[in-house]
Amino acid sequence: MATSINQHQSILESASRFPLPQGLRFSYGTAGFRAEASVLASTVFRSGILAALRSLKTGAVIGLMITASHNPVNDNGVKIADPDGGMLTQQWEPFADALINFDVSCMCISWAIMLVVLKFVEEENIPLGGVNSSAEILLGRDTRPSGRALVEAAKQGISAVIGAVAIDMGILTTPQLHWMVRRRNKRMKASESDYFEQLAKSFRCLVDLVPKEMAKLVDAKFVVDGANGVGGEKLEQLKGMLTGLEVEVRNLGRKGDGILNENVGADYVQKEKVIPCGFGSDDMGIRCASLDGDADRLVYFRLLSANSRSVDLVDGDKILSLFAVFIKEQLDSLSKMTNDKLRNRLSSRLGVVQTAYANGASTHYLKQLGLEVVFTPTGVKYLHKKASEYDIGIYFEANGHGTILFSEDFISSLHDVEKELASCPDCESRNAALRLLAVNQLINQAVGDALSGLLLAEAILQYYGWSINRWSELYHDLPSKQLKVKVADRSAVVTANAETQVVKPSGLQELINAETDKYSHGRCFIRPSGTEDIIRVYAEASTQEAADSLAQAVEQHVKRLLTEKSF
Ligand SMILES: CC(=O)N[C@H]1[C@@H](OP(=O)(O)O)O[C@H](CO)[C@@H](O)[C@@H]1O
Ligand SMILES: [Mg+2]
Repeated sequence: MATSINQHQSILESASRFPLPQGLRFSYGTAGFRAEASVLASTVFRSGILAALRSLKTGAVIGLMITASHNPVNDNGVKIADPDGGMLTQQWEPFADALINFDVSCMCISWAIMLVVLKFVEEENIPLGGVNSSAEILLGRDTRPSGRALVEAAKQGISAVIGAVAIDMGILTTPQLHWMVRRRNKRMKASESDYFEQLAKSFRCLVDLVPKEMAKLVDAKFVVDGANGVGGEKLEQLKGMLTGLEVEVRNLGRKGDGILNENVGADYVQKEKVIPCGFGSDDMGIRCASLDGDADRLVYFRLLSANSRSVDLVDGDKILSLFAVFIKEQLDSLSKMTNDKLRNRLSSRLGVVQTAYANGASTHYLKQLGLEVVFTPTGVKYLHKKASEYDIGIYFEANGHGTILFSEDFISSLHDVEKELASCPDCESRNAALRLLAVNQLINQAVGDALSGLLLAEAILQYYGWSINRWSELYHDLPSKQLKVKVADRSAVVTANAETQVVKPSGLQELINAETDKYSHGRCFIRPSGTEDIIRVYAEASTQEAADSLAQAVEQHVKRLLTEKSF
């Protein structure tokens, strides 16, 4: 083993400064470690070590983001971005859990953490302590007040690994950090202004390809709820660079505004189906959107009536449907090219990825369009991986997290085709190629990104000349209900088949089936949350009353079985 005595001492000394809070266990979960911020210093410190090891192992830049997304402001969290800008490889999650949970409350146990690290370093053949080993980690944080101290803890974890360097990028949206990591590893310009420029330029390109008579049909006024978080401020910066879009941003999180995620933001609007704070009857008829606390989720909405807070929600499923319709139309234009050689070069597989939370009506709609729809468990890490198996993979969670992935082969063929068609400036196939190339530039290839998603949705609405009402009419959601059940141990529930079937506790799935069979168009599943200490219940049926009552009936079974401890 190449690790030096200095390296041992460095980790030992700093590890002892970050004792693990007694009696707590952390799990990498759906999207990294999350908890009440005051108990996270040790977790973030050790995540710094983890990120440095990952950078040593891959020889590439790694990202470390301090955020708890849509969770309350007092929570925080940490997640790691891999060299391609995606989530940390799932193969490293067991090591992450082992490292973060190892108790080092006294110095002799500090040695134990060294052993965890050293064993893993040996298994993974990581050049720790090597003469030429160097590691680079980009750090970002959202606007949570606890973020500043946690970034310091991460820096100490990183610098405990000899040769590792932390670069603090300050306050960023989560997708900005993922984008920067990806670009750095491709040796491309990766600053925040590069990010804004790329978004503004590709948006401009899409808008320039919109027939003018269509763009005129779309109401210019558009209001965005920034969740009192980082996304609103970043959109304020970006909007000055945009042409062809008039956007007003509310809930920026400035002094006098409300609290991060409190009755605002994409998660609130999607789950409660009501307008966020800062919106009211004056917004009747206006196209509105909501970002979540770290701006990796986006939902649209419109007020249903001037005297109620209820909204017509345009969720991730409908954003996905808008993107899918548009992409399919561009591919159809390209498939009409008369040149066989060019057409064959572009043969492409388009896939759509959803989770069990996707509204059944959206899946039905997408399948009717002739699209291939597949399902994965909840969590972007699963959806992203699946989508990357296609030439064009579109994925979205119902909550508004999603993006479009293009394979490098497809993009390179598209460039060739576009060049060949250059002599035909007005032909529809060339415009389709240009549009797809612009979408590839605009939409974040690393992770779902509310800002780039919002610009793409706006460009497509202009292209079709659609109002939000017209968009919402693509299909009608089946009524649904989501409930959270507090339980002592969420790990008591184990699921299979993309989380649609309960395996443990035994007998629970049969009870869910029996309840579901009572309702027309009934569908119901439960799963343990990966971000909160709860079991989630999802139910769908042909009326809202039926969906509510199915969810409540299943909630009762979950409560009874999980408190009986009979499994
Ligand atoms: C029903 C729901 O919205 N679940 C969310 C939520 O995960 P849970 O594991 O359900 O807590 O947070 C994840 C991270 O943001 C997101 O990927 C996921 O879709
Ligand atoms: Mg988020």
